Amino acid sequence: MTMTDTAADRLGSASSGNALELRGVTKLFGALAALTDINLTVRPGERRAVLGSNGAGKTTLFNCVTGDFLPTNGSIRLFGEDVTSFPPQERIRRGLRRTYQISLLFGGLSVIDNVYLACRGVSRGRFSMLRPRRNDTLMARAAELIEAVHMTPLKDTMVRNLAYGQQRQLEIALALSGAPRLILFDEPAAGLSPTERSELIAILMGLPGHIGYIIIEHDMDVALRVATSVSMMHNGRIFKEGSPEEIENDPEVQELYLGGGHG
Ligand SMILES: Nc1ncnc2c1ncn2[C@@H]1O[C@H](COP(=O)(O)OP(=O)(O)OP(=O)(O)O)[C@@H](O)[C@H]1O
Repeated sequence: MTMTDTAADRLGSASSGNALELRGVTKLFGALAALTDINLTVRPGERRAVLGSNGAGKTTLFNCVTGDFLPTNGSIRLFGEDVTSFPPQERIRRGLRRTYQISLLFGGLSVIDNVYLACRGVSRGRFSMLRPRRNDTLMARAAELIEAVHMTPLKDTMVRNLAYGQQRQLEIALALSGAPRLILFDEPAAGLSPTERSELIAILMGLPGHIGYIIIEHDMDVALRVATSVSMMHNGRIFKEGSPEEIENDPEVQELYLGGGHG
């Protein structure tokens, strides 16, 4: 591809105004096709659930979007820019965030210190173990993010003393640090109690409208409440897209997923 082609390509995609565009994304692990010809478009501020049974390819899809995996084929555009070969850090700089199923929190630090460090790391693009002088703007931002995940009364609590569900809420605050425009949530409701799930739904629904997200979630009640659109995956392919209502009432989805004993 020539420089001119690339520039024209980027311009064309930018004018489409999408947060994320996957075109023909395939990911092979040896002979195994974890993803086959995935086409996915997410608009700015859109809230998309990606559902599917175990091994459907959901996590691999996230890993390709974040840059942890390079797709075998296909292209990925983030906010109009072709990021297919960009490393994860370059995608983070463009407003992409991700939460993991495993905790990345510092147990020996308070809630506010964890969020402060995340804000500081994103603002500098690197992380220093030296204790810097506190930056008041970043501290104020950290306090805002703690409020956004309903944890202000716990801001001085040591993370190791938080309940599991509270730690998951805090991970959302970390994902909100910097200026995210698209967040990938990896099973945020896993292991939560019914009360914690209700709290999670309220937090996700209360996020600022310009922040879009994609949520992988086995809990259909959570996924269909917090999403405005749904992609159904099976065997590495997206086989259906629709509104939460359309997906919930779709006979093929019910057969394959809802009634199939998966999840
Ligand atoms: N690093 C890897 N090396 C080899 N195979 C992999 C790798 N990662 C995933 N796979 C395979 O790719 C397929 C899709 O896996 P993936 O983890 O993306 O599914 P999933 O939908 O996220 O499943 P789950 O709901 O169980 O997390 C599976 O067959 C899995 O074994």
